[in-house]
Amino acid sequence: MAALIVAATLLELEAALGWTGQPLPAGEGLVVRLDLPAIPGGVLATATGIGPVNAAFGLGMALARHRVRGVLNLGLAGSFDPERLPLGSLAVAASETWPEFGLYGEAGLDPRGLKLAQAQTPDGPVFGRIGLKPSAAASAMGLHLPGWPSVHGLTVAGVSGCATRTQELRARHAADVESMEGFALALGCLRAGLPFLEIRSISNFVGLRPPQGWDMPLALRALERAARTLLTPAPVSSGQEEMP
Ligand SMILES: O=C(O)c1cccc(C(=O)CC[C@H]2O[C@@H](n3cnc4c(=O)[nH]cnc43)[C@H](O)[C@@H]2O)c1
Repeated sequence: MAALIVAATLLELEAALGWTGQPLPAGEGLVVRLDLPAIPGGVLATATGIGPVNAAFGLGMALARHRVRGVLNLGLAGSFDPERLPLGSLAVAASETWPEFGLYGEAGLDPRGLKLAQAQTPDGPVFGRIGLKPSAAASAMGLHLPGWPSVHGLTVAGVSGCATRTQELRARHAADVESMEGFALALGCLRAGLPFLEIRSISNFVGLRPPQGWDMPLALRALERAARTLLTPAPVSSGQEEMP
């Protein structure tokens, strides 16, 4: 079975996978198969369109039509932490949060206020936050995951465009990066029982408007670097290093 690579946009998918020289989807929602010698079963690739609704729909459609062994999400993100996560750096999501789930009261949002969970899992119910297992997911898909920084991802439908919103989200959720699809894909994979790995390339600092604090070309080049690394077999140790 193939690993499914999901990006929000065709731009991100082409930046990540153009180097393979293989045909990529001609439009959002289309799924193509790439034969990559290093990845047993090859990979499927699709672009869902931006935002959590498109991401959930696109993933659902792809999973309804194809059996896959896991999902790799490659995309851009904003950084809440310019020192640790500068423009063009890569990050691995260790958790995903959706800050809109729950009941809004005078004290703000209570994720458990509805007393209804988004999903039931062997680890318990989900209330707007999902813990991820990046190393296990990479192994399950035969991907080479190096030591990129581990981050807490926040998924929004409305991009943070001012300092007030940015500071509020950062303080409330201790997030490191902001994207528009991560949580939707993580929840979809959780419900489908599939390993999920999310790699984000930093295109901007959260809260700043382009062009200030943005470098899309740099981030798209980093996305290619991420894909090349992930889809290259891990170096095999000769064992000689351990000889006395
Ligand atoms: O604000 C703009 O004018 C603007 C111009 C170009 C692109 C955008 C995006 O929001 C790209 C959204 C796309 O990339 C991810 N992304 C990148 N940075 C962020 C962010 O700071 N907050 C949320 N999402 C971000 C996102 O996953 C989308 O797929 C905006």
